[in-house]
Amino acid sequence: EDFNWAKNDHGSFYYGTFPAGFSWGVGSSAYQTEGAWDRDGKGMSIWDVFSHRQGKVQHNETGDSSSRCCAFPHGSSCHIAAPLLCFPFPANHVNEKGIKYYDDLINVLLENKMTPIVTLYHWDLPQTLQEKFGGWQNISMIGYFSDFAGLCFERFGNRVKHWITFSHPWSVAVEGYETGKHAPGMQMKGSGAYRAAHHIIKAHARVWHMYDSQWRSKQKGIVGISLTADWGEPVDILDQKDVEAAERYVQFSLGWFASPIFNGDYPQVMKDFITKKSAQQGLTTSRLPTFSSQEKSYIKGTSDFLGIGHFTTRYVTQKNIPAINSPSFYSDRDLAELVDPQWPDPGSEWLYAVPWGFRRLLNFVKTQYGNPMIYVTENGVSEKAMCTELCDKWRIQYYKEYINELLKAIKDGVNVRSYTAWSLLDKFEWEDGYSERFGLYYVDFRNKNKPRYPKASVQYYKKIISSNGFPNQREVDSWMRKAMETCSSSNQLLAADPLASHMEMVTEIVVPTVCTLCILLSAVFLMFLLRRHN
Ligand SMILES: CCCCCCCCCCCCC/C=C/[C@@H](O)[C@@H](N)CO[C@@H]1O[C@H](CO)[C@H](O)[C@H](O)[C@H]1O
Repeated sequence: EDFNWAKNDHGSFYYGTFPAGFSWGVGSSAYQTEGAWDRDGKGMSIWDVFSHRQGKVQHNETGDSSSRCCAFPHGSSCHIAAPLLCFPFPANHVNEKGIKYYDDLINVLLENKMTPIVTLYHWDLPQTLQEKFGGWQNISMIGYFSDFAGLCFERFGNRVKHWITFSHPWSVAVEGYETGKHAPGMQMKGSGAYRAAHHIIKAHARVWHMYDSQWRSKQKGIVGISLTADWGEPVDILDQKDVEAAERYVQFSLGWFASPIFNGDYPQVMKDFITKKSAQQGLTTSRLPTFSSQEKSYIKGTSDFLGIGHFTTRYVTQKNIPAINSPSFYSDRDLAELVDPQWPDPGSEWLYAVPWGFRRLLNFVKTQYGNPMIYVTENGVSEKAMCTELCDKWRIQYYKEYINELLKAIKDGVNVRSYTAWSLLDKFEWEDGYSERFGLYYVDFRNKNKPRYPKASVQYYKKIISSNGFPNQREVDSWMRKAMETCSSSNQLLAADPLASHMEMVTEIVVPTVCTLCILLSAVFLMFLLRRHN
């Protein structure tokens, strides 16, 4: 039975548990957490170069040191850094130190009874491929990406059975090649994003086919793609124009990638709108590239599961945006985004907590793409860096309500198999640097050892996992109380951290300096005594 939008009661909490065998995890990505940007033979990525340019990231922060110093910064869902593994250009050279790093990581996860879900591309393209070919603007990326994927399947595929080709390709395309807010910082408005996405979709399909024909029978794994999307809710549900605008909002993000992969072509509404807007500019062909019929059938059906990342929702209304002289991805959509001022917005300026949007998005996936197997790959909330509060009640609220909407979606019949909280640790947040914290663990970036402190939300999340959901109100209420009790002792540890850093300086710098001085003075004094004696 189809989800009834009109009957969706936003308010009520659903007590119940997830299906047996449902998987729970935590995630993080390579560039955001690993650091060590110039160690262990790692090559430069587009994010290394971009973040070192003045004015690209808040406070000119970089991912240089991040968290890789003391223990693996990854959870069960980890994202591999291509520039650490190989140098695709000019000759395919494999960096064995990089291979060992991920070998060890995968082994640690397995030893701790965690199933690694490995993403091949979370935005850190080798810089050489950007410089030489223009990165994802160039069709040659398909071959380079599939060589890289082949290397990963060959070296790690005996242990990794869940592969994600791309994480959030919308962001790669739009923020990398349209607005230029992300690496490589290109502003090719109205065409760059569409071209990048076209090559990414083809690269995904190529890798899926390679796995299917060369590795699947031996390794018995599965390959999917992870798409991050907001839900778009019509401002006026009774206004057909708003309803269509809201659907366009979702089609121009999720549908752009999901529709070719599950249905065999770009969403009709994207084709119609971009063709219309291109004609208004006087172009004879659409700025949206087209797939040939062979390509359509090659791409269709190339995801064994669909990864869904989701953080927030927008209200959407129809708005004509004439853009004859300045075409852009945004003006192609003819819509305006709004938010409800009542929605909580704890951290990132784009992230409002709207749990019911999650259930709607998941039901949209079910009806549009034939109810595919879904892995929720990213869901979480940030706080501003200045808050060093480990008793993060608002994050608990966010997780509790979003996971509850996920449970409701499963009751609606959506085929969701796993949930990954985003993210394990506080980390580098792209153009926002370290100013926003998404972690279940607080990281003290001031300290060179990057110590981690559990937030209350991690205690709460553990309870959800161990109960496989929300068994009953009395028990669930007790989790919040317990989480808030334990976080106050972690808060005290964190408060003592400046002292720890100070002590570290005393032991590492002051003590050796004083000792050296003492030895020197003793030597001088001894010489003086000897001379007097003679
Ligand atoms: C009327 C609207 C009012 C809002 C005004 C805010 C305007 C800000 C501009 C928004 C730009 C788009 C931002 C999009 C963000 C997300 O799609 C994206 N960050 C999700 O990607 C994942 O994010 C995680 C947390 O940031 C994580 O870092 C991960 O690596 C990303 O994959």
